[in-house]
Amino acid sequence: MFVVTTARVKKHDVWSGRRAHVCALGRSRSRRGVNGWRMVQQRADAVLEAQRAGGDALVVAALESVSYKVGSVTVLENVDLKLVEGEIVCLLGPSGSGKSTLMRIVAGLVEPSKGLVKWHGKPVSGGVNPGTALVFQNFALFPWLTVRQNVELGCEAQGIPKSEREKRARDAIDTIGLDGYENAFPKELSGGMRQRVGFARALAVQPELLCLDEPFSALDVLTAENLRSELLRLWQDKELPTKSILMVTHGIEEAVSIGDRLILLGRDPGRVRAEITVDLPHPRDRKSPEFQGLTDYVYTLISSTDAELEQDRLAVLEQANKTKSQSSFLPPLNMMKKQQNGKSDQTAELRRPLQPMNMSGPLSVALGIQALDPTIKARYPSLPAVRIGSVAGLLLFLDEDQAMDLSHLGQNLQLDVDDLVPIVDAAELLDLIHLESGDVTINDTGKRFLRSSIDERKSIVREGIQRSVDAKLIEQTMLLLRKSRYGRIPQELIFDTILLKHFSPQESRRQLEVAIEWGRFAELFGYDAPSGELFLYQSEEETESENEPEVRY
Ligand SMILES: Nc1ncnc2c1ncn2[C@@H]1O[C@H](COP(=O)(O)OP(=O)(O)OP(=O)(O)O)[C@@H](O)[C@H]1O
Repeated sequence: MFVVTTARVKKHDVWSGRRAHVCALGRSRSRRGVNGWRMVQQRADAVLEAQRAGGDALVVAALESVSYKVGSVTVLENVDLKLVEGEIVCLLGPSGSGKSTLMRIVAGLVEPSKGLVKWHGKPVSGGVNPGTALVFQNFALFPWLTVRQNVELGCEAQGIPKSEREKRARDAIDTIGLDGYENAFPKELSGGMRQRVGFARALAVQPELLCLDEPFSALDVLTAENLRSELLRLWQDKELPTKSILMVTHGIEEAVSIGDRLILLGRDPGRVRAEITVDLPHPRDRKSPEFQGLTDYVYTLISSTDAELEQDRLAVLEQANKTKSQSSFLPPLNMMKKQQNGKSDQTAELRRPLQPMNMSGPLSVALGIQALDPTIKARYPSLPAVRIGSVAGLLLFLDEDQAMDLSHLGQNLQLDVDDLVPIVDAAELLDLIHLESGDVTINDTGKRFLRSSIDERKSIVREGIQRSVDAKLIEQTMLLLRKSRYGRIPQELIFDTILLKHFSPQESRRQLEVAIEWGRFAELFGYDAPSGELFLYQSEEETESENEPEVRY
């Protein structure tokens, strides 16, 4: 895995001071000047060196592909991950990018279809990794067991003797501040207290690696903040019986406030797009320019296209080739793979032919690297899963005269990136905004949309859909409807003949819902809920042409 990022940091220069370690190239190189760039590169070198040399590797995963069933959609592809002692690593990325799957693989709950996971240098296989413990978003407590019994469960599963597990449960309950609640049942507890039980149960196992799957997202903001800061304090004071933490999160701010390393995944298929090392001192001040600069930076990264990331990666390689430090850019996990293959040429990776990347595409698609290798089937464009009303809402928050960056837009709308990105995607797909380098500008059509009546808005959306190549699903639905004898088709036809060929069942359902919502709004077709059928509006039926093109999936 390369440490690759683009460097289009705005407002605050996160490169100055001890803030972020990343390889930064591209446009910002000229802004910082060659010396500035060298400094950043040297720091990035140092970090990569430290990661490789320092700390005992707890986990090393080199995953070629992961899917849940043979022949089903690939969830993760070519993902490398290394976790060392003493670090908190956050996995960030859109829904479906495989964050939880990657965590489950590390925990031994899912086996990669092709690839290898090593725990302290030994291959993990055959079930749960006993060195890990998981904390789930939904607490996953047994309602008929008391707090103490729930906390003891993990130890029981590991066959730890009764007296020892009672002691561990007592210690964990004490550490996590649950004393006095040992005999309470989950239903007597608030959400925050229930999640404390989740934490205590994981800690009682004394895991070397604590795996947290969105542990704060089901809690209200204040409870989440409280528990988050307590966890961090325990970690810093070395009161947790754990050597490293891996956390899945949707919140950029949460990741920047906790993580030592942030790994950004893209989707379709899930893969690593970028990695950022954060060394802001704890406790991190969310209002500080450094913190906000870094948060901004991650937003910018997320809004970068694959082409931009790839360009940076190429530039990093080129620069590394010119300097003596080239070996420090070799990703340790790729080295591991090479050694396993019996190849010891450590510079081979640098000379590896690079895959051409998708040059364009909406923002969320940009989160998944898409190769244009002709042997790989082109991916079917997915519709951003948002309602048109949200797009209209976004337009209201944009300044008519100047660009707004995604970070500030997210703050204004109080949205996490995972919720903001598809809305921006949808607005771009409908040609209502202009998006460049993480900056959003409302365009003339967007301004017209805001001033229009509902009927005019519908026609603007209709035109946007008809012009966009990314609205292929709606276009194909229209073709099927026009071809059908009565201008009606069951929704299952779209589901089975188009969607399931390109998406997982869950994503297929989501895509169908979005297509129906957009098609209805734009009055392209209607939906009859009782029969589950889609139908053409009268005017469409009347204009049906004999010369329609063939439907191709
Ligand atoms: N047990 C399973 N069986 C089949 N498919 C699964 C299973 N678990 C996850 N998937 C699929 O794998 C893909 C990745 O899911 P995963 O939960 O790992 O992603 P994620 O990035 O954690 O998503 P989210 O942020 O929404 O939790 C999704 O398409 C999901 O539908």
